[in-house]
Amino acid sequence: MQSPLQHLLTEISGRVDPSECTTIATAAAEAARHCLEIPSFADVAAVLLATNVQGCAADEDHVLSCKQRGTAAFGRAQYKQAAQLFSEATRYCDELSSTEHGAVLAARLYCNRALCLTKMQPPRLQEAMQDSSAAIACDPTFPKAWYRRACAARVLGTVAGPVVVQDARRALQLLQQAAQDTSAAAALVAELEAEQEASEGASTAGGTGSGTSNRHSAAAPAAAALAATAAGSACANGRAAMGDLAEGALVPAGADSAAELGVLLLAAGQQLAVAESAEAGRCLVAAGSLAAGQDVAQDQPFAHALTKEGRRQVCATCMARLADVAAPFYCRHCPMPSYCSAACRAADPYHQPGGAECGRPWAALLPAEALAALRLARRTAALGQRHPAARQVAALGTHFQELDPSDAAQLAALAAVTHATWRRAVLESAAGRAAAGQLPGGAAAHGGSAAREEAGEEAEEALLSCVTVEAVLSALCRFQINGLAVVPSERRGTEDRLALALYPVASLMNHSCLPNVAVRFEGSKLIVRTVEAVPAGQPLLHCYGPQAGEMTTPQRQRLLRGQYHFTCRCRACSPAPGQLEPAAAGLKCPACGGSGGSAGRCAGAVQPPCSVAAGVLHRYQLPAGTGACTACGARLVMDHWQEQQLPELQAAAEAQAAAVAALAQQDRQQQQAGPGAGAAVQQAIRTLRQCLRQRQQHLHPHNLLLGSTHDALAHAWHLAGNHEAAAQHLRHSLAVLAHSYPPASTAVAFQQRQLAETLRRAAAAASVATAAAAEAFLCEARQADEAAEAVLQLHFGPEARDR
Ligand SMILES: C[S@@+](CC[C@H](N)C(=O)[O-])C[C@H]1O[C@@H](n2cnc3c(N)ncnc32)[C@H](O)[C@@H]1O
Repeated sequence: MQSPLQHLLTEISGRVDPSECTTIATAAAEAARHCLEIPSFADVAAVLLATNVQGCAADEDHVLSCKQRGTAAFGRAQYKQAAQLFSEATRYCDELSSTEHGAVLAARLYCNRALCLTKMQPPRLQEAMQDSSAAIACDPTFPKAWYRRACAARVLGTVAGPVVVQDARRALQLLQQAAQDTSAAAALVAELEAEQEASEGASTAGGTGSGTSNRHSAAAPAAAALAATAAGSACANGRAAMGDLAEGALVPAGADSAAELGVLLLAAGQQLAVAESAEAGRCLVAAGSLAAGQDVAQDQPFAHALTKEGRRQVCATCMARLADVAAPFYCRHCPMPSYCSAACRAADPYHQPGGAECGRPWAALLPAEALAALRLARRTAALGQRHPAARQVAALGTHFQELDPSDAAQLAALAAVTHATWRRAVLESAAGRAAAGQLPGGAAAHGGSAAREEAGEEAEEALLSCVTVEAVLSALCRFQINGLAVVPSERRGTEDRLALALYPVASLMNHSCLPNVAVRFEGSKLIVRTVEAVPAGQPLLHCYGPQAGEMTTPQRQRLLRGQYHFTCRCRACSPAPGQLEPAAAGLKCPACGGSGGSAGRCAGAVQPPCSVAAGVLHRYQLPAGTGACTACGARLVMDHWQEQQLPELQAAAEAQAAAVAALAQQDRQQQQAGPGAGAAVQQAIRTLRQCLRQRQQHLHPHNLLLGSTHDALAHAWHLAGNHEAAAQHLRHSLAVLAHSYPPASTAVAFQQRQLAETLRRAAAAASVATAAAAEAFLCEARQADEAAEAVLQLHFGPEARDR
């Protein structure tokens, strides 16, 4: 059933006259008119902009309960749990009081969390320092915050002495003013002063042998970093805040576009240039010859939006994994974004306290591509034409005219609803602040820099006049063509997308189904790595969608034409005559009567002369084939196909899907209850064997679906504890993959790794027949591992081992 938002979008796009979809301007104007006329827009907007939805509204009981439980967990020495509870409690604490009281409470919570972090094993002192800095930013009169920062910095031993001593002195001074116990702070000041004196004495004497003197001299740059962190201006993970270029990167408007690109390229890598061709437009090329296995470019997003999955897993600003963060930071007004540090929270230009995205669900309820496009349009307008990255992303193609009119109408409807929602959110937030008698930018005690907030929000209201529906529609189209899905590098399914992002330099890379570079993400940073040598002047090509091997050539070409509007003529799309690519998605030759060539007749493959649903001959839906064998030309017998082969292959696909689902459930159960072959696993094995027989009877031996059935059987035997049988199926699956995928493909390498792991288990199993058999398994495992590592190192560099 359609949601009210989807229903509204369908209604608007249905009303848009297709003849008005010839330009972005006319389509946007048409959709905007219908959006505001349709009564259901008001209902949808009320839901998108509600301020009292669960999760958006402040919840005082929750805050207090978290604080209490955090204190109790600390008392039980459960420091990680306590830190997480204090994190949770920092949500909304400003919002609840909207006065100084909220900031004072937040300072206590951060300080408590800092203490938890110092108690963890191993202590997380860097994060404790950040928390102390966050506490100081909330309440500079809180002595414990200064004291904790001094203690953490001292133990860390990487911070310049004077900064630490100043923190300790400040703590002492505040305690004296409040007439509180000063003994610990006084002792710390005395110790630090003595250490500092000793260090100064040593350096005056020219000594370099003392540990103290070494420590302090190496620490000077770190002190500056600490000061920056305290001011909330640097990302805790060392990653630059989103795509910001240094002031020096600005070039005058109207400057030669090559010079602008030069500025961007230089920031991304030393060996990059841009070339242009009539057929494929601009393209990133190698400025000099590049060896295989080199990181050659890095880029930060110009605009991005997290997906639902991403909001759970990564920092909203730098996309660092929150699972690696001991103490995540939240907006203190609403739980929508999570951050890895106070600095990232302060640096999020979109979500500022009292701003349009804060405390309302619209930014999470609209599709991620709509929010990403709106942010792209806002940032392009805010930076204006003097910024090279803004000019570069504005110059990217939209291919709007090549869109099917109904697709164009749907995009226009999405742009209109997104724009109208954002506009209302900005106006309502401004009205709310005015009613509360606040300056633009909200209260000063929000943890980020008040000046920055003010600038950000003033800019947001000012942007209302220049970010039009047309600009949002244009940005949506540019995102579709040039945007990238940020994914964890170990997996690549659409369900794993953490964010959608537009990278100014990487968007200049053209496509190949057999790419010469691989792209990976470290947080929000995109890294381009050569996977083969690239001679000077040759393009750096990455793959926009499934690579050669994952889909047949006609499937890939159809996908690329539909989504990116070009006909791919890469080296994988023009294979030499005689290559048997259709085998990966084909039936056996009808002439060999099921012998698959073993009877010495024919090893060709055939694809039916009609479209075939996903799961029958391939994972994806297949376009019509020729109906003739690729080797001998024998034609498929259509009655046999329709009455016998098709129904049996459909049944096999359904049976395999059910067995795979049952195995996934067993897997979850075994993870909780330990190994053991339940009846469900035995049943799945019987089903999958039957499925394998049916597929083997009809499909070409290199058809990838046979590989998937072997994979499923390997999983089933693994759950049943029979690793020898699992390894045997993985060998078969690997053989199928090796026929379809190019050499040095990661798909084959990951499969080799899995085989190696299974062989090691088989060698260790009690059921292994002899020591010699175990050694043979181990030897095969070593070979598989070596082959896999060589490929994965090439693609991922030294981090290949973690994948
Ligand atoms: C991400 S952009 C790449 C940069 C683009 N060439 C430019 O000039 O801005 C994607 C677009 O580039 C073009 N393109 C990319 N790879 C291509 C290829 N292999 N052949 C033809 N056109 C290609 C298509 O127009 C595609 O929609």
